[in-house]
Amino acid sequence: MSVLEARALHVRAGSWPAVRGVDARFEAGQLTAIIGPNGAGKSTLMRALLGLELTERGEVWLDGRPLARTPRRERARQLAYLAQGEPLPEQARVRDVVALGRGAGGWLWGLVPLAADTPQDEQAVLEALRRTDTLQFAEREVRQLSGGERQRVALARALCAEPRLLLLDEPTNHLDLSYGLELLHTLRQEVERGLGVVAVLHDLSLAARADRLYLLHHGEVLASGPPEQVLTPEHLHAAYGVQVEVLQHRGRLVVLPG
Ligand SMILES: Nc1ncnc2c1ncn2[C@@H]1O[C@H](COP(=O)(O)OP(=O)(O)OP(=O)(O)O)[C@@H](O)[C@H]1O
Repeated sequence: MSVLEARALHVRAGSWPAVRGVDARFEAGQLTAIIGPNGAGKSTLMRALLGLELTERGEVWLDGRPLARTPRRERARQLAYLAQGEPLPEQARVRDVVALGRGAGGWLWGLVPLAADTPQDEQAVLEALRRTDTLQFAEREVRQLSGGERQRVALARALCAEPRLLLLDEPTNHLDLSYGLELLHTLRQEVERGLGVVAVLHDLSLAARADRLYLLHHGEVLASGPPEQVLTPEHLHAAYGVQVEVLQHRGRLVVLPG
């Protein structure tokens, strides 16, 4: 059974039909990328999957029941979300920011815990810092970090909640090539530990590293499946309106504008 599922989902953004009849399934232990041109409906779909958009028709299902009938606490236990360009508190210590991932609702002014951390909380924070390679600056303030380091801290905060599925909207935006690859590498490691990851990605060569792709165009799924079935010159021309070449290089797909 899929962790999260969209069934014939229609969502309006204002009066615009941004998502039109999308069927999609997201599994634990898989890295799924949502791709498509600007305005294709990727972010709207992602927010709808999290229950943050009103659906016009169709439904989102979480762990075998409609999301609309799933208590918020249960949604928060299963799903974590890293929005596009989400700011972190500048003057807070990295360790405290990551710990926020554990304490939804249990923090005074968002920074001072109302209840003492349990040993499991401490352990989860430490693990998240380790796995995102942020332990080295745990005691620093966020304002002292680079963009790529901040992104890793934001990821640590999300992992700290120990979700089953992590949804990320353009996590590699503003990251240079090496940070982008590094982030994908960290996400892949989490997937190998059983986490489900769903990421909106613009970089098609990074998306080619996912297990499964959904290519959106005008709010509809134009193609879905493993990268080699989705990243074809025909699909990419239909979605982006440009001619591309798709090559295999050392076992990886590379997309080249023609
Ligand atoms: N509040 C709104 N009112 C009207 N139209 C909207 C609103 N929000 C989004 N849209 C439109 O809905 C469509 C889908 O937007 P969405 O942000 O989901 O696309 P996207 O694929 O994530 O785009 P991008 O890659 O540029 O971030 C776009 O055409 C956008 O202009």
